[in-house]
Amino acid sequence: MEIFSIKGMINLDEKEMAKKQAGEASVRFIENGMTVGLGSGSTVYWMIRKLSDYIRDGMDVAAIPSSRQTEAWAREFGVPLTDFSKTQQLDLTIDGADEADREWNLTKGGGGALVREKIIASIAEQFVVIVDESKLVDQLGSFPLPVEILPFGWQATVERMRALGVEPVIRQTDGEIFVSDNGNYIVDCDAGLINHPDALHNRLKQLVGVVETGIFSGMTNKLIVGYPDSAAAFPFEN
Ligand SMILES: O=C(CO)[C@H](O)[C@H](O)COP(=O)(O)O
Repeated sequence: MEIFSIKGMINLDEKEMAKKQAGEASVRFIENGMTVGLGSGSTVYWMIRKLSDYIRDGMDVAAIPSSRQTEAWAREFGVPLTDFSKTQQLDLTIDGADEADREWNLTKGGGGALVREKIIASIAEQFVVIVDESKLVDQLGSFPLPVEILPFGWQATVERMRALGVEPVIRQTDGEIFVSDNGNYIVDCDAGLINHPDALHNRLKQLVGVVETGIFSGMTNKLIVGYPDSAAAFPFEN
């Protein structure tokens, strides 16, 4: 049953309430004057909405969005944008995830924005990850790993991925191959439970045609977990 409506803002289901809690809780880490990376996805949506309240109250920030959708939300809610010609470093990036393991390694890319998300995470002094509690796992791998690949020769790239032992499926929407904001394709890989996220990332990344994988390993500085009526930030602060 579809009971979540971003436009209508009514009848949020429990998962969406947890996303809202996590997204909104993350905004307290944004300080006046910061440059901020804006991730992508529905949890980030709530962060952007909350950030717009702070901006209306006089907070001065400049943000780089990681997707066209995020850029559209930032414009809609009046979050000032900047770009890489003006800054190549960010104070903070806030983003969602599809899975987060006990060591805060992530699977990302469910929305197809993993390359830009990894760029803005990698240049941020602090990478804050916002997830509802359903995203917490012991080991990555239940969510198929998104990998962005070049369209040229994609069938060959997919076969070489398969030879590495993953089960790759080209992402499609309404029967058409999904195209990322970068003009590339996404392959969703069933790799079983992932024992060594770094090693899997390295093996996939060395294939010609692979642009980036959705494994974000060792990047997370803070993890904010949302529950329907609260959020907890880790590491705990006094
Ligand atoms: O990696 C992402 C998009 O590429 C998102 O951060 C991830 O899919 C989580 O999305 P949501 O907050 O909607 O659950």
